[in-house]
Amino acid sequence: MQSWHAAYAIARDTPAPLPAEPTPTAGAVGRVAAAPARARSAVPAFDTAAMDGYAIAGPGPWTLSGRILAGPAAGGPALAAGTAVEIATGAVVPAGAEAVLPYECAHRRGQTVTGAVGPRDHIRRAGADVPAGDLVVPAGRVVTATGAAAALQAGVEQLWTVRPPSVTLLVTGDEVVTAGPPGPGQVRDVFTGLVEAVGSRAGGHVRDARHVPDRPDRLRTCLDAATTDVVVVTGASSAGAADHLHTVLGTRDATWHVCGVACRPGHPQGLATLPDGRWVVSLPGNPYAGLVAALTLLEPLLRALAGRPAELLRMPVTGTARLVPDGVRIAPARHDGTILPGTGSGSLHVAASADVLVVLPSAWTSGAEADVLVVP
Ligand SMILES: Nc1nc2c(c(=O)[nH]1)N[C@H]1C(S)=C(S)[C@@H](COP(=O)(O)OP(=O)(O)OC[C@H]3O[C@@H](n4cnc5c(N)ncnc54)[C@H](O)[C@@H]3O)O[C@H]1N2
Ligand code: MOO
Repeated sequence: MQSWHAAYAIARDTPAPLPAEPTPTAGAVGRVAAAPARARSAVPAFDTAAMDGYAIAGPGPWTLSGRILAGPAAGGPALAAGTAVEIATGAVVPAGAEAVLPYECAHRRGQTVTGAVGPRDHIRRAGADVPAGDLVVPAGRVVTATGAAAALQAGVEQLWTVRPPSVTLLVTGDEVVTAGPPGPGQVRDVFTGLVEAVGSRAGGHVRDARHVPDRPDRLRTCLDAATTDVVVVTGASSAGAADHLHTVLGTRDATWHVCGVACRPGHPQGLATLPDGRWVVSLPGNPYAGLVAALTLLEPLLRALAGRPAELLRMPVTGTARLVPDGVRIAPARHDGTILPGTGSGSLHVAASADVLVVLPSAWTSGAEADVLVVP
């Protein structure tokens, strides 16, 4: 039996990030960059007009000599002093142009343009925003949609990213139904959606989810067949006649890193590895206990495999809770740290109105700080 903080730290610190792989930049959103990426082209890549108007050279008035729209590779022949060319925002500015005179600041009569050039030349010079070779994606950061777009703008079409961990979810229990309302003696599965939500926010993805009857041979077959980085087993964690996970893992020479956690609820949770390196996370079947375990072991494990840092938040917590003498109480609370009363481990009802779960040590008193887990 580990302390809660030790269990969390083991799940966060034991796994190494999965190997890096080349990833099309647009598909890298949500992954962690495994290597820095530098601008392959400058931004802007060429001197470009920042306004619709006239590119001018030398002092006015200017004689108009044509029109340049965005798209063509070159801005036409070099502008001689005293000439102008009509130009669109985003078009390549011709050599010799000193400024773009916006339509609003220009007057045109026939082929003659007059007007006053202001303090700004309205030309975006090549490399003014990002010179070629500048760092555009630092290593170790989650690639955001904006970050990917900025990298594409700088000509970076491929990033090296940490491969996201894949998960197989095995929902055990003869009494559990995974679709539709339960019949007499049955319960509706709560874990599939929860594990998917925790998995995706940690940077992983559930590749396969299946229901497994309470038979050790079926659990062993499903465990052996799982080819994902992580296998999550719900239920079957405890001591009952239908709880086979520990026996099955014993037959597969699993190594337990966490086997029981000193917390209420959720004490039967565990984390093991199989000899081939796959991780197994055991979530207790009671729904609130299983949620606690998903945030204690599964989320930090997946974050570590995905290369994402996992930092526990802390905040002052107020209210009352039934503290645990030799462990922590994990209680639902609002975002301001107010504990919500009345949680049993069999229901998610109170957790559903909570924003966070607070981790209360045995010596906690109202107003003291506690670690915080975010409810998915
Ligand atoms: N003799 C002991 N009995 C129990 C202990 C113990 O230490 N000694 N621990 C209790 C605690 S605490 C928990 S938590 C549970 C853990 O049980 P299991 O992980 O073995 O899960 P089950 O027995 O299969 O189910 C428990 C409970 O949860 C319901 N359940 C299961 N799966 C789901 C699901 N996918 N969706 C919704 N509900 C589910 C199941 O119907 C049971 O009501 O063991 C205690 N017993
Ligand atoms: O994990 Mo059990 O409460 O602690 O239901």
